Amino acid sequence: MILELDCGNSFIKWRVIHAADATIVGGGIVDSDQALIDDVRALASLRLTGCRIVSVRSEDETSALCALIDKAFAVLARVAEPARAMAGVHNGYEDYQRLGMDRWLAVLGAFHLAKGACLVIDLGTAAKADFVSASGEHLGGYICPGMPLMRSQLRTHTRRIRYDDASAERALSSLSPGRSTVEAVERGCVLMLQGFARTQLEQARALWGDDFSVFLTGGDAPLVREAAPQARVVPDLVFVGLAMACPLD
Ligand SMILES: Nc1ncnc2c1ncn2[C@@H]1O[C@H](COP(=O)(O)OP(=O)(O)OP(=O)(O)O)[C@@H](O)[C@H]1O
Ligand SMILES: CC(C)(CO)[C@@H](O)C(=O)NCCC(=O)O
Ligand SMILES: [K+]
Repeated sequence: MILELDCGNSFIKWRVIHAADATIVGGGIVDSDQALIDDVRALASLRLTGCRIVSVRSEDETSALCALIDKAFAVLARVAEPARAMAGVHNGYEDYQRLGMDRWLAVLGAFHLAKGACLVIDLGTAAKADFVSASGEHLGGYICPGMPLMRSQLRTHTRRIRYDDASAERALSSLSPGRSTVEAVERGCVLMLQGFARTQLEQARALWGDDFSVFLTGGDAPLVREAAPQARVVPDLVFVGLAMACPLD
């Protein structure tokens, strides 16, 4: 069994797969290293033979997590490293090492699945879009605040925007103009996210006509589903790329 980790800025997504056929044994989302160890340990019949990690955290944080995993499960974690080119995709950044590894792996996964031009939209703490041409040229992309950042900026920098998580969730039952603070903010931020997605689609259409695939991933992907009806929602897109960048055995 292989432990796979996607360490984002706010959460760690994890799953355990069988090494032989990649079937999923278990998985989840946690907000701390210790919660990760506890949840993985709780899996019945756990027998880890390897671990691979993609991280956008600092090197120190990532090494600390690897050490914790070694201690808890006695497996050496393999950390995905930047590359100028891989699996038919050429990194489009001037300095390829600066491209976020979550973006790079999502791009590798998307190009592998699309076998052609593709647009990747990843909606997490940050909202990201990346473009890959049919010949595998990564053209670059965009980074914006995602839903959690937009929300917290409004809460932090205004005095009268205050509401709890439960009312935030209720507010998203519709997107019509808000009649309370929570509705106005939550719906407004969702429309920003949808506007982001629509603009990326326009951009892709300008580049490639109708000849491209769209991939939607990240925790907030469901919020823009209607803005990108043609998109394939692939929650584990980063893991698809991680397996390509860090083959084990
Ligand atoms: N089960 C869940 N646990 C945590 N967040 C979730 C869950 N389902 C949806 N979300 C939403 O997903 C968003 C976080 O997305 P994601 O987990 O992709 O972020 P991240 O990987 O930490 O961020 P980034 O990829 O930008 O570094 C939050 O806005 C949160 O509300
Ligand atoms: C943009 C984030 C924070 C999204 O997780 C990550 O991909 C990252 O840290 N990227 C480095 C900066 C860049 O991609 O240009
Ligand atoms: K991520």
